[in-house]
Amino acid sequence: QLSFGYYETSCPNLETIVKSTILPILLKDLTAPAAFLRLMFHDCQVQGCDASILLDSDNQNINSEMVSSKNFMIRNRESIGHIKSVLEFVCPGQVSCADIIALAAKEAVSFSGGPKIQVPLGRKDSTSSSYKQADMSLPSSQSTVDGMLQIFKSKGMNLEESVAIMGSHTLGAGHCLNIVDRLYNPKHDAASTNVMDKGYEILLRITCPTKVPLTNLTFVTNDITPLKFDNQYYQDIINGRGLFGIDSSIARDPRTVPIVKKFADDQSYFFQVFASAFVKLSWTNVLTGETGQIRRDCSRLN
Ligand code: HEM
Ligand SMILES: [Ca+2]
Ligand SMILES: [Ca+2]
Repeated sequence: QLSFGYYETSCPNLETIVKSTILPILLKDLTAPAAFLRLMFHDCQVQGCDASILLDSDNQNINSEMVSSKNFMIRNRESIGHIKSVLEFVCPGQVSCADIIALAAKEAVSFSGGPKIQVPLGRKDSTSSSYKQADMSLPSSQSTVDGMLQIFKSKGMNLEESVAIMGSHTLGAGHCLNIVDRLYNPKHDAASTNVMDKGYEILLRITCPTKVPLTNLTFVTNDITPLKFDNQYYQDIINGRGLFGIDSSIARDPRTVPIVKKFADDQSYFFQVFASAFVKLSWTNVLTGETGQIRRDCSRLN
């Protein structure tokens, strides 16, 4: 089982060390918080929160999850490795890469102005990974409200928490690859395209002018304050400025609309529900006790 005092004797200063090691990374690259938060989701969603996403392909059994197109633009895996290498000096062989991913994500949220979250620790690292599993388990940008609710229900989240965890899209950006389908195949996404704010639609079409994205470089921010963890995302999606189909859809679905409005009105309530959703996400299918291992190097098995 996970617990709050897990490293009390084996690595008492863990949280302080993670915080001071990640700070220069967050200060140097203002888009890093978004990357750390998405990294946790993409780890936890595939085989559970077990650092499977950090494994590199080898010549034997490991096919990196990064091969999956669903992991397009996942960044900062090597920063987790950097934090790990610092910890290996202080508490060698004690702290799992999976716990570091969760701690990095929570630091990213509070650094950006979001809630201060207490995460329980004690995860072990996986001894395998599969890009096919990543392909199957990670949602696509065309995901529906039903699909989204099903994913988060399986992690023990209620309706409010499911809407709150989508508020992660208050940070960061999306690339044209994930936007063009909405713009140029509207039948895939009729409901949400029809209600898009006209000015916003024009912005998206200017940024992503062709059906096949020309480069991976052009992006649009998830909300209008992409560096700040706030409730702006909910205000934007109510106003027809949701970036992906799923963002627009939760502002239209009768089940989720009242919650979206509540979060748009009351940021501290959003923060409170987000914190509990975050803990549930970070608890997905964790390996504990004798299962799994504590990798010495996050990118390969011991
Ligand atoms: C059904 C659920 C979800 C879908 C369909 C979805 C989809 C996406 C897509 C398509 C992108 C853009 C990737 C790109 O083009 O660069 C993205 C970005 C992002 N997602 Fe999600 N997402 C979902 C849930 C979540 C959750 C649960 C979290 C966090 C707990 C999250 C955090 C983020 C963040 C922070 C970014 C910005 C990343 C960056 O700027 O580097 N998303 N999401
Ligand atoms: Ca995983
Ligand atoms: Ca924001």
